[in-house]
Amino acid sequence: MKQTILITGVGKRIGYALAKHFIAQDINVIGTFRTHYPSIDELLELGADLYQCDLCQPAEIDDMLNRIKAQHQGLDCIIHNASDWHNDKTSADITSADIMTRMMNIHVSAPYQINLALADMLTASAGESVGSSNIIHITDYVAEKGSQKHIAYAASKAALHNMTLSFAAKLAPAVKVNSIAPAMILFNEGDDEAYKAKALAKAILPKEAGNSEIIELVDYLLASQYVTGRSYAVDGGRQLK
Ligand SMILES: NC(=O)C1=CN([C@@H]2O[C@H](COP(=O)(O)OP(=O)(O)OC[C@H]3O[C@@H](n4cnc5c(N)ncnc54)[C@H](OP(=O)(O)O)[C@@H]3O)[C@@H](O)[C@H]2O)C=CC1
Ligand SMILES: Nc1nc2c(c(=O)[nH]1)N=C([C@H](O)[C@@H](O)CO)CN2
Repeated sequence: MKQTILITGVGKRIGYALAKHFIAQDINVIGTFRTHYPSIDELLELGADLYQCDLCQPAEIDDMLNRIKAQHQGLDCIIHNASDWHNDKTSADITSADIMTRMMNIHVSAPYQINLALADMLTASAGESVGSSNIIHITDYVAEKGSQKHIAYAASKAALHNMTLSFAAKLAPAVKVNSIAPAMILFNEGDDEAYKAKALAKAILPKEAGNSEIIELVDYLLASQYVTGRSYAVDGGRQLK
């Protein structure tokens, strides 16, 4: 039976690259998106089953989950990629409490709600085989290090990794649960040369790593039958700087 993978945040960058990668491997891709970019129409054309959902709204998540369970018999992997890299700057429109709530909603509450709702599907798909289903939480290097300008974001990513530990114990042996903790994977539009130089200098391998570093690590984790409850750093050796 064809494998089925659910990826959150497939509209752009890493999530979009992951969706394209698995579609090319003839794997059924279920994706969530918030903004309807042209990439969404492309993924639909390629056969992806996509759901528009604001992952900060539990009722929208519930509705999406009910539709996924009605539409799909099997589920082999969930990749929690969707994320909001919000700094701690407050304004008239957003308080510090709003920022923390938003970070915890997208990076902790949504993965928690989705994992609990779909755990039985992951376990059923694994059958008797050990570790053949997977959950991957994409965290961040700052989950272990903290961040002076993204305190709420870093705290929420640390909480996401803590859920890796809990869900790994809860869902073994059918389901492996691991974190991927990236650092400098992709710059953003508008990042100027000064910012780029400063960001690259934070690692002993000064590189913008690119999507392939994440994709190849995801493939490794899916193929493994023995790694679970761990975090895999993709950070150019930042901890040694
Ligand atoms: N890029 C990098 O260098 C690094 C990335 N990471 C992590 O890797 C993952 C992918 O990174 P990257 O591709 O750069 O992420 P982006 O910030 O470029 O994209 C995140 C995706 O999540 C979606 N999203 C954000 N908020 C919500 C929401 N409330 N509801 C639904 N969808 C939402 C966005 O949708 P929309 O377009 O509508 O906003 C977007 O598709 C993230 O978890 C990130 O934290 C970690 C360290 C470094
Ligand atoms: N959701 C996102 N999270 C993060 C992003 C991003 O673009 N979207 N970017 C980074 C930076 O690359 C940072 O790692 C540079 O040091 C972190 N998280």
